[in-house]
Amino acid sequence: MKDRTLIRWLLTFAKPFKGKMTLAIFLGIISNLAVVAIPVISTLTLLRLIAGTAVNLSLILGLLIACGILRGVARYLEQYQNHDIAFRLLAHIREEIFAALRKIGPARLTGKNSGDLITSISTDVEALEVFFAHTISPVFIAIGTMLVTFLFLASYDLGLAFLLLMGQLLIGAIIPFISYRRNQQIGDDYKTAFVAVSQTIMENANSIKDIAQFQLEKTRLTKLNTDSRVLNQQNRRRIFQGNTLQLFSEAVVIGTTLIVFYFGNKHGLPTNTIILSVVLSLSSFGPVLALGNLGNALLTTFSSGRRLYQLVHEEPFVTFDKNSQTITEMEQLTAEQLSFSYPNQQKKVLDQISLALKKGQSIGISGKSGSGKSTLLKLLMRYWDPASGKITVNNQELSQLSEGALHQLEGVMEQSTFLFEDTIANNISLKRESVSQAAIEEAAKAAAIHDWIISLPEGYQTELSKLARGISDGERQRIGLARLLVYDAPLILLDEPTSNLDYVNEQAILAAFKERLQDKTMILVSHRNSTLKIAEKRLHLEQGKLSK
Ligand SMILES: Nc1ncnc2c1ncn2[C@@H]1O[C@H](COP(=O)(O)OP(=O)(O)OP(=O)(O)O)[C@@H](O)[C@H]1O
Repeated sequence: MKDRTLIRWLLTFAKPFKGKMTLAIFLGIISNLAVVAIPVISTLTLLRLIAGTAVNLSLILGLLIACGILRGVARYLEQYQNHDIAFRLLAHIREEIFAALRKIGPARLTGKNSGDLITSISTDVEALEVFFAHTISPVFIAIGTMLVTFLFLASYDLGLAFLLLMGQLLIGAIIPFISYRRNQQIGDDYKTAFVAVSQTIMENANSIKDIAQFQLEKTRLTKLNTDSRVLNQQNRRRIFQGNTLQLFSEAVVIGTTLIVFYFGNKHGLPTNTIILSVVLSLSSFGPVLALGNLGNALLTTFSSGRRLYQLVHEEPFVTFDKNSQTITEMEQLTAEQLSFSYPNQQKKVLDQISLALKKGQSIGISGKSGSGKSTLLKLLMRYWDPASGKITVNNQELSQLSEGALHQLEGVMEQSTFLFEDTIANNISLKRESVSQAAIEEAAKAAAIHDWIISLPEGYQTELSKLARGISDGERQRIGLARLLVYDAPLILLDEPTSNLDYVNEQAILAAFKERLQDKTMILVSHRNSTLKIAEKRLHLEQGKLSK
């Protein structure tokens, strides 16, 4: 991916802040000129004193103090503006990332590793701060400052002014550009190593029980050490590269000053002009040195930017119609001749499958592990679209429904239930205000979890994160079932809803389901015969085909 494309994309975020940025640039130029003005005014005064010209020292002192104050205030305001812009932009970009994650959908997200995603959402976004706070306006600030110092020195001698400008361009543009081009890989390698460490830490944290059970401490520690060592090496390369660049830039400052001095002498310019240009040369490189260091900082920033760009521009497997009507009543669900293979795979997971369900009917699907039961449900949820065939609801194709309409139509429970760091009540109601406490409790009773909830000191208001003894898989599953009952969608899709429950709880829940979900249309996938019994019709999935 071209850097130009990336920069253009990043700049689109900054567009609404044009006004604030212009102000920051103006303040930055003022602040830099104030810094340059102090030695220049002092030198001019000294030269006048040496020449025996009368000087109003109080005025000069006042001017110098004013420059100092101006520098401080302007610099503070410039930094404030730039960081204010940068952090607002980062917040906005985070929203964009979450919107993109929603858009690319669960099908693509399941193919990503969590370390990668966490890095994108956290450190990659933060790395863009360098671009927004330390790149855009500093470039213009440096140009503005260079222009004024050039014009000022040109009023004494054009040749010297050009020499100074050359040195500034070398440090501010040419060296960082070459360094960035030559070392672009360093940024990407560093990011890859960073993601690997994040991934290992996440895996270690998530598998802590397995690590203890299978005595994997040594292996996992070795992996973490190896990944960390690679990260350290990459970081060292990055820092070494940055230091080399800085050293080189500072050598150019001294070199430019010496050349200015030599050129002035060689051309027999007035001593005052030579002294002034040497002072100007030593004092005016601040803003370009800041740009010079960017060459290094941007290595990781652009690497992060590229990763975010790719994430945001990833094509979802399915796109939703934006303006469809919601379906509140499910009259009929049909699947006709559905065939499906996962992307880049030959194997047909589903091969010309058809089924039809009328309102209130239910189908239970059995089949060996890996036979494609969950895949069928995922097609009904539109994680993917079938390669051929179609799914219709009330004679309308599923692909014509908006995402919102689809989610309102379907109440889904997959094999594992995600619980939020919130109260049990909110985990059941998902904070929808229309759900009353009575409805929450009724659903919890039906899901055979009410008694457990009220046994807790704070009952339904118990924060899940505060449960010292954790929560069992069965309890988690029953909270998920209560959530599903409260959601009250017309079409229910259940993927192994009782897999973590003992026989007693399974039977209690199934009885409640039979009663509560009488008027619902339901597709249920399970290995358990006892669970499949609640469905009116049974089908078996094998080698991609559905049979009775
Ligand atoms: N995202 C994916 N990409 C590629 N292949 C996949 C993906 N998800 C599932 N598969 C494969 O598709 C096949 C069907 O998987 P599916 O999860 O639908 O089976 P299942 O019948 O629900 O299994 P189980 O009863 O174990 O949950 C399996 O061979 C599985 O490895």
